[in-house]
Amino acid sequence: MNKLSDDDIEKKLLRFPDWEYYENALHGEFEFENFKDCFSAMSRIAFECEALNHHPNWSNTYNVLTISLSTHDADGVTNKDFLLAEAIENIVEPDEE
Ligand SMILES: C[C@H](O)[C@H](O)[C@H]1CNC2=NC(N)=NC(=O)C2=N1
Repeated sequence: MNKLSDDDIEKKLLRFPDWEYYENALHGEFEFENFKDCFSAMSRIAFECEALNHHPNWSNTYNVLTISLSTHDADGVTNKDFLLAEAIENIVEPDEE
């Protein structure tokens, strides 16, 4: 999978307002009601990761989930990262488009 250019990434990010691009990766931070809701979302995301064979760098502090997406093989952001970002959006923000 080819690394996307900065311009392509910024264009694609217009559809992903919860995400920012810096340090060669997409970054998102999501807050939930409590730890249980946060960890439940993480479990669901984990299944999507396995299905896509693509995995985030992430951390969790109580009700906050912090995620970075990049493609190690390409040393940058690829379409796979956007596919996973979309899957994550569908889990954490199911009512938004
Ligand atoms: C062997 C396996 O296909 C690779 O290690 C996959 C797994 N998950 C991955 N996840 C991410 N984020 N980047 C990768 O390059 C990557 N590569």
